[in-house]
Amino acid sequence: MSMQAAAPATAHLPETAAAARATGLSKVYGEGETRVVALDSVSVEFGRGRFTAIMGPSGSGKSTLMHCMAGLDSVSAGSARIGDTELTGLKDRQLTRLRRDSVGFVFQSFNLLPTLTALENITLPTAIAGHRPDQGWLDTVMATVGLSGRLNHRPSQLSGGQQQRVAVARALASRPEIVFADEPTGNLDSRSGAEVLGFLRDSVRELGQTVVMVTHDPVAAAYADRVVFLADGRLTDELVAPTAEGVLDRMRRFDTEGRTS
Ligand SMILES: Nc1ncnc2c1ncn2[C@@H]1O[C@H](COP(=O)(O)OP(=O)(O)OP(=O)(O)O)[C@@H](O)[C@H]1O
Repeated sequence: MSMQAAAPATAHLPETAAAARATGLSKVYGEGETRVVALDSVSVEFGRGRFTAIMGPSGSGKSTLMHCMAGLDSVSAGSARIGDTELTGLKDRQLTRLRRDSVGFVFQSFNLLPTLTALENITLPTAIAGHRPDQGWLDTVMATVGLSGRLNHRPSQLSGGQQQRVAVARALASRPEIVFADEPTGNLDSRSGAEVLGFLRDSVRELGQTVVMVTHDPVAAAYADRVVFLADGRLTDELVAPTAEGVLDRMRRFDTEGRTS
C-alpha cells in the first residue's frame, strides 16, 4: 500500500488552527412543555488534522452537536464555525454549498447506491458537484482504503466493512475541510469495525484529514487522538491519547456521579 500524500504524524504536531469550532453553542428544540435544551452553551474545538471522538450517554446531545457543526441543523445561540466560515447567518444556498464543498459525511447505514460500483460510488458525488476530480488525491485515497481488486464490485458484493470503507472514501474524495462520522461502526462486527476505524485513523495520520466521530464504543473512541464527553448537553470532560480502558473508566465514573448526584 503506497502513501503518497503523507502528512506528518499528528502526535508530534504543534497545536494547529481548529478545523471547526463551537463557541457558546446552544440548541433548543420545541417550546413550553416540550422545550428541550439539547446543547447548553458548548464550546469546543476540533483540531485540524486530528481525529476527535464525541461520547456521552443517549440523549446527551452528540448528534445535535455534530448536526449543528455540519450545517445540517440551525443553532439557537452561540457560534459554529468551519474553518473561517461562521455557519450561523448563512443562507440555505450557502449552507448547501458549504456542506458540498467542505464537509464529508459518514453514517451508520452506509448509504451507497446499489447499482453503482464501489469506484463510481466514491467518485460520482464529486463529479455531480461539478468539481474536477483531483486524480492524485483520489489515487491516494484509493491506495489507503485498500480495496484494490474490488473497486468494480457493487455494494452487494462487498462485506459490511468494505462497504463502509467505500463510504469513508466517498466522504474523503472531495478532500473536505472536515469529515463527520455518526456511529460509523454501529452496524459492523468488531473485525469490520476495526477495518473502518483503521482507515479513518489513516486518513488523519497519513492523509492529514480531520475527522470527528460520534460513538458509544470505547474501543472505537480509542482510535481517536482525543475524546470529548457530553452529558445533558454540556461538555463535561476530555481525554487526550485515549485508551479503551481509560474511556471506559471515565464512562463508569460519569455513571456513578450521575446516579449519586
Ligand atoms: N428534532 C428534535 N426535536 C426535539 N427534540 C430533539 C430533536 N433532536 C434531538 N432532540 C432531543 O435533544 C436531546 C439530544 O439529542 P441527541 O440526538 O443529540 O442525543 P445523542 O447524544 O446523539 O443521543 P443518542 O446517543 O441516543 O443518539 C435529546 O433529549 C433529544 O430527545
